[in-house]
Amino acid sequence: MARETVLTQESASEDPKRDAALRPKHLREVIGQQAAVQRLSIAVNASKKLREPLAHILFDGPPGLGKTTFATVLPTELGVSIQMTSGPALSKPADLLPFLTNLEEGSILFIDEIHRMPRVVEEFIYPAMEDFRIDIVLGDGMNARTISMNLKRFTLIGATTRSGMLSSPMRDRFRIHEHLDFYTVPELATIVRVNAQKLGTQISDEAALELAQRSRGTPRIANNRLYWVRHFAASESDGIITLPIARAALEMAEVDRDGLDKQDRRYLETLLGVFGGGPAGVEAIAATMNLPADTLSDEIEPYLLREQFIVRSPRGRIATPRGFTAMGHTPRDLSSPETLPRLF
Ligand SMILES: Nc1ncnc2c1ncn2[C@@H]1O[C@H](COP(=O)(O)OP(=O)(O)OP(=O)(O)O)[C@@H](O)[C@H]1O
Repeated sequence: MARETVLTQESASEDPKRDAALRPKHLREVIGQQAAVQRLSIAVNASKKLREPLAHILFDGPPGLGKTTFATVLPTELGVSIQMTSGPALSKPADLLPFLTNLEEGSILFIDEIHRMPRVVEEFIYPAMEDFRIDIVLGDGMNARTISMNLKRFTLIGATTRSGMLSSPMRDRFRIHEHLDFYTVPELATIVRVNAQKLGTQISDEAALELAQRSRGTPRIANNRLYWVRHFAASESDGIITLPIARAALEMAEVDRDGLDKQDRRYLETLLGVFGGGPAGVEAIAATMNLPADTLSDEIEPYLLREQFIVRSPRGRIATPRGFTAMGHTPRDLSSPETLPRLF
């Protein structure tokens, strides 16, 4: 994943090859996200029966929830090839040309972080998405002329952590939008068990559940925790992941009972310790933590918001009573007439 922002340790893929090894290969192997799986199965069947390319698809959601997984499963289902690139790698229209000219009939072009593609590239891709055609300008000034080139019919799959940053003409050109949300604990426990089996490691059901509870609702984090606990079990015991082994390994990795990791706790400590629990703007929190604001809003905050450790207000982020107690602080008295006007 070519990101320029600093990724939090656990949401970043530590090893892309490792991610690929654990990735489901078929839609039926995808765990959770069942509504999306059903809709995509219908789109795949229709595409096969009608002999039409799959409609362009946009996946959005926080990192590590399976956007790349879905993008790589679909070509397998359709029996077509896939080319992969990312928004930051496409700085000018010419960067897209090799991908567009290599397309095969019905094949897939996957653009990760599509919101980071410059507007000029976006505009270049519109006719490709609509009419399978691109307009290339040759020469400049008085001598400039445009030639049109037909392309093979293809499917564009875009992935973004920030669908709000896509221009609406771009968003509207995707006929299927799938928003991926955090996974439930039982879904993550199944992912942990399936992946432990793929790695040839024995894990008890209770240990799989413990890992799931401490994985911030995110399969990629569950995988990272599984790798760590597996190494811990091999080094400190007989290689079998039992509940005590899982707990000891997670304690050592400083992952707490709520699944919060070092970076989450640093965020909450900053909000509580420096800003008195808020409200504080994301830019101010980011500057204090010495991290890009994008990292906070894309990777740290979605889980803290969903689990109600923090809330967003028009004046900035505010720690909830749960956020205060998770960090060992006494919650503020929200009914106090002095606190309320300060908060909202
Ligand atoms: N629905 C799922 N079922 C089973 N495993 C999954 C699922 N979603 C993700 N995973 C596991 O999590 C790993 C990370 O997922 P993936 O790389 O697809 O996330 P992503 O949303 O594309 O992240 P990013 O946006 O950071 O690239 C995969 O290698 C796979 O092992």
